[in-house]
Amino acid sequence: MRVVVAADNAGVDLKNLVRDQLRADERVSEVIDLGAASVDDDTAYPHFGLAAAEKIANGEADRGILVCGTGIGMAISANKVTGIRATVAHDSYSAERSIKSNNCQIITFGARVIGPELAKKITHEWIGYTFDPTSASAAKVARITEYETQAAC
Ligand SMILES: O=C(CO)[C@H](O)COP(=O)(O)O
Repeated sequence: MRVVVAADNAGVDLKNLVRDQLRADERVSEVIDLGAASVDDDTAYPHFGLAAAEKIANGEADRGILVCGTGIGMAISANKVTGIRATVAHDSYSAERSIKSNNCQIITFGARVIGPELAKKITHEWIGYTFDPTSASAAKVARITEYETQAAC
């Protein structure tokens, strides 16, 4: 699995922790870090969120973890990219369902909301989940994709 990570300056320290954990995880073949590189980079969160989501939409990554102050701005930004499903996930159950129910490619964390150990635990668990395209959830997700496709015409 190829995972893209990104954060604004509010989330850079947590992003780096998660990135390093992912790099040590044998289930992850590649980790793409789009920045920010340091807290001194004041590039606003949509630039990172959109760029990361485009990596997935373009097929250059499979999943993403995005971090800002709350996780909300990153989720909103990523969801603007066609085909992307992103959500804040600050608990284990939501992270699990974001894959199994919603086939989300991206979860987001708020560095001002979640502690580093919980974020790392959720990340570890999240890597292990897969969406079942034969599940009852598949038709529900397909309806979202159908709407998105029609809206683009
Ligand atoms: O959390 C953020 C966006 O959701 C971001 O890190 C801070 O945004 P701001 O409150 O607009 O500065």
